[in-house]
Amino acid sequence: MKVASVQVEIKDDETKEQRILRVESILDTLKGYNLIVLPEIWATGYFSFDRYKEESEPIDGPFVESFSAKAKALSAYLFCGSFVEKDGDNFYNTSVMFDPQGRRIASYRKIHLFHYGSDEGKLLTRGHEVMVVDTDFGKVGLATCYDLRFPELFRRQVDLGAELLLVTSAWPHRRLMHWNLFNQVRALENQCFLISSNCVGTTRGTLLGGHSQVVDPWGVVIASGGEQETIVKAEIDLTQIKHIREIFPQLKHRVLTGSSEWREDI
Ligand SMILES: NC(=O)CCC(=O)C(=O)O
Repeated sequence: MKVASVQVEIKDDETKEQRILRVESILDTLKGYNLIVLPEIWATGYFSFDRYKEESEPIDGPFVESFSAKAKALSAYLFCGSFVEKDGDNFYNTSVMFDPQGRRIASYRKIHLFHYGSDEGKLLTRGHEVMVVDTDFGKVGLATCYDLRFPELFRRQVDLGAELLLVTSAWPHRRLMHWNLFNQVRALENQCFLISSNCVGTTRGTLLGGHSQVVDPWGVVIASGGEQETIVKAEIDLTQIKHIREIFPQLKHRVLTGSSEWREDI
């Protein structure tokens, strides 16, 4: 299975429309890929909080429509990253997954909004639904950036059958060490493949970290971007998940120490 993560550069002097056109032409080079992943709020720019409300769209708006058409044209699964979704009086950080026919098969509203040097928590409403979606190649868990810090979200996805974890992000360079660790650890502890897409560039004074990754279920980074706009490409074999879970059945050895069922005396 051929996968690609598009590491988009965010520039303050580029409009949403210009960036969408640019990314669409990058996607046009990815014919033959089975799954493509894009970053978090890349069209508006994650740190352009003043543009969030004016550039928000409903889930059936032009942003989502255009990537539905792109998934169909490429005949690929496309996780088109997130955008600012408007639903009534509320705004969400919503990511969307399309199948190769261009059907919207899942949308995920970021559960853990980011509050540190970010207006996200003030402007947006958090999501409440853990998202695992069925695809032709297995079940896929969807997550967004700061979610990476919360292992229980990913473990819940695994409990729901996820074997492949997709993470759309706008993670700053100053915490790159955390980013690299979390990418590897979330894949390793859950014995899943993980594909992340991060942004690069400097936006509103923040340098974004890049280093989008494809990590295998043994925690090995099999492909990674640097700090420039690029496409991280890899070929992955999902049968590796079953194999690793068989030879090293760590997920079967869980003891529910965090649950009310846990008792110290047994
Ligand atoms: N966009 C984000 O959620 C940023 C998260 C981040 O920078 C961090 O967790 O550190």
